[in-house]
Parts: sequence; structure tokens; C-alpha cells
Amino acid sequence: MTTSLPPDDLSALQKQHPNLFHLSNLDLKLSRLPLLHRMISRSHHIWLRDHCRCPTCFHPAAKQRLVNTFQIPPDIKPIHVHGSTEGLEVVSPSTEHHSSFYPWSWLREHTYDPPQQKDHHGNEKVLWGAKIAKSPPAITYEEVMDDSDSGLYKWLSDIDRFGFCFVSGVPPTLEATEGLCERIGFIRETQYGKLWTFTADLSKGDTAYTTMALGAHTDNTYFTDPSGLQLFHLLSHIDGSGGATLLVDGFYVASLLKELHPDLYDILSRVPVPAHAAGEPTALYQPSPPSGYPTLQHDILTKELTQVRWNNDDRSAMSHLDPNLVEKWYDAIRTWHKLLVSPDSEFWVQLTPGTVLAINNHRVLHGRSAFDGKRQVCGAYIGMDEYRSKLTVLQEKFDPRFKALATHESPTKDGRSVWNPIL
Ligand SMILES: C[N+](C)(C)CCCC[C@H](N)C(=O)O
Ligand SMILES: O=C(O)CCC(=O)C(=O)O
Ligand SMILES: [Fe+2]
Repeated sequence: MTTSLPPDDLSALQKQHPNLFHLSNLDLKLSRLPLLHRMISRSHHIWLRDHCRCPTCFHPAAKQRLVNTFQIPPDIKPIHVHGSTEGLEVVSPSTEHHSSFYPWSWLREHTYDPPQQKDHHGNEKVLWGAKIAKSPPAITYEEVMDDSDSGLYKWLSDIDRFGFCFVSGVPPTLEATEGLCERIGFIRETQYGKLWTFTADLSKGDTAYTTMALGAHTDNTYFTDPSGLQLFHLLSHIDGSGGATLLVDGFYVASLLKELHPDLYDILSRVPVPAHAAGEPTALYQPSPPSGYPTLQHDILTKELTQVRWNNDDRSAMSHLDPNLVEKWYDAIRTWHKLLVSPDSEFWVQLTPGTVLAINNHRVLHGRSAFDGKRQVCGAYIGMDEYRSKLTVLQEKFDPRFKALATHESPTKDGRSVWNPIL
């Protein structure tokens, strides 16, 4: 099968981009495209047509697809292809001879062949153990609240890298804590409230509202979508002691388990664990489906660990367990627990009024020691999507790796650009 490419145009293209091959060289419905650094990638014609970002195919303000994907002929082939230093122009043989333009930067960012190994968020995760106590990630309230957003970006990046970050110098009030949370995005309202405060008065039926010690856990295991971030601010602790905060990097502990006991890691990655929140007479939370989700969850494509879900106290009856896996599963959680409570994993810190702790609740487990006296903590949950959205927007604003990809933006009449590197 060959294309109907005008030969002149093809040879001009090959002169301009000697590393370019086109469909006429192949027996497939593919274009070979030159990308930056002499990288070669291939795109199906149907994929290119479906990804046209011109204003009639992609709404420039709403950034939503307008092209009718299902009217693209399955065997579509371009009638004209032209490569320039900016990008690739492809004219499709539709009745209107539709012309599409793909900046090289966009093609490089989105190519699927060869498959890309990439982390869209650009941050290397730093796995940590007890030694993080020497220099835990921290930023000041002033920096985070600064209008330039550069402090906010640093805060969210540190949460992305370490799974938590302190903010110091926060006025020890509900209003200031709320304002800080809202720098990230909407607070997630739950059965505990929007911005919640808690003390040992059982005003909610949960052991957090007692003086008891709480082992390392993630919150909201009983939700289908556990909150992405949790923020804590110790407002006061009068006439008593204890109540130290425990942090454990679930990704670090998971990496140990994987190394030491791959079979047990596999069990925790496969067996769903049900959970419930049933301390209030008017509510009974369980995830959907009620059999729950595995303790360790992974990216379907890259197989990377993406989420730790673990609260042994909130675990429901294990009525979905495969009878053949019961002993093995208990072996797995026993070993997981042993690594979680190892002094090498635990980071203990005493919170004080004025310091807010933000935790990635999909990665870092938290707990506290028992206490006495009157201790009041406030805080909030924020959805993972709100946090990731803000981080992504700030990456585009501040990270030169994202800026570099945005160089071929063509502004539209409303001043927004069509060529967003991540779309
Ligand atoms: C944070 N706040 C005090 C509001 C609620 C605490 C809920 C703790 C619950 N057992 C869970 O694991 O989710
Ligand atoms: O009291 C604390 O410091 C933390 C309690 C807890 O785990 C929670 O509120 O989610
Ligand atoms: Fe908790």
C-alpha cells in the first residue's frame, strides 16, 4: 500500500528532515515523523486526524474535541504532508481538504510509537525512612501565601516528591488554616465537616476523637476515592502531653516489601480489603464495590505503585477472601505491618501551633501517640484531583521543562493557546 503523496513534496520533506520516513516506505497506514533530537516516531493517519487541534476540531477555549471521530474514514490517508521547522502540516482528503498542523513539540510529547516512559508531573519521588527527621521538607506560610505562586508551587512540589511537607509560621487559627488549604483548591467536605476540628470528646464516632494512640494508617479507606491530601494543624494542647505525630512513607515500605518478599507484595497488590466508617447512626460508608480495593495499587500501564490504602482499624470483615489465600494474606499483612512499625521507617514529630502538616494520603501513612490533656487539632481533606490540577498548572507556569514544550503555542482570539503541552 502506498500513499498518494505528491512525490515533490515528499522529497522536499525528506531533504528538510533526513530522518523522516513516510508511509510510502511502509506497508502500514502510518506516517513516520521527525521529532526533536532526531527522534523518530510514527503516528497512524486516523490518530493524527482525530488529534487535529485547529479551532474547528478542538474548541480553543474549552479545550474539548469537536472533530467527529466517527466520521473519519478508517483508511484515511493524507493528500499532502509538509514538514517545516515548526511542525508538520497534514492535509486530509476530506471534502473540505482539511489542513491540520502538529508542532514537533506536541508530537514529541504525545507520541505513542515508540512508547514513552514519562512522568507527566516531572518530579522524582524521594523515598524516605526515619532519617528524614534530620531535614524534613518545609516552607513558610509567607512563601505559600505570596501572590507570585512560586512558594505554593514549591510546597506542592515537595508534597509530590516526599509525600508530605510542613508549613511554618501559620497563624494558629481556623481562618488562617482554611485560607492555606484553599490555596490548593476546594476543601473536600466529608462527614467530619469541611474544615474540621477534633478533640477527644467523641463528638464523631471515630477513635480519632479519643486520646488513644493511632497506628500508621491512611484515611478514608472506606471511600471509593480516598482524599488525596490531608492537612493537620495542632491549635492547642493544654495540661497534658503525648499526641506526637507519626509519618511513614508507604512507598518506601512497599519498596522494601517488594524487594524482600515479592510474593507478599503481590498478595497485597491483588487482594481487595473492605472497610467501613460506621460510628455515626446516620451514616454507613463503604467503598464501591464493597469488597474494596487492594492495599497497594498500581498504574495499569506503567505498573508503578500509585496508591497505598491501609487502615487496619477501619478494615471490615474479610468475607471476600479466597479460602486458599487466608494464611498467605495474613502473612502478607503481618510482614507489611512489621516493616511499617520498624524504627527505620517511622518519622515521629511533635506538632506545635503555627505549623501545618500536609500529607499525600495516597502515599504517606500517619498516626499519633496517646495523649492526655486538652488537645485540639484542625485540618481538612483535599481531593487528589484538586491537588494534581493545581500542581500541573503551576508546573506549566514555573517549570522550564514544561515551558520548553509550550514554545509552539498559537494564541487564539480569546488570548488562550490551543497548543497546551499536556493536551
Ligand atoms: C481527620 N478527622 C479527624 C476529621 C477524621 C479522622 C478519621 C479517621 C478515620 N478512622 C479514617 O481513617 O479515615
Ligand atoms: O490526632 C492526630 O494527630 C491524628 C489523628 C488522625 O489520624 C486523623 O485525624 O486522621
Ligand atoms: Fe487519620
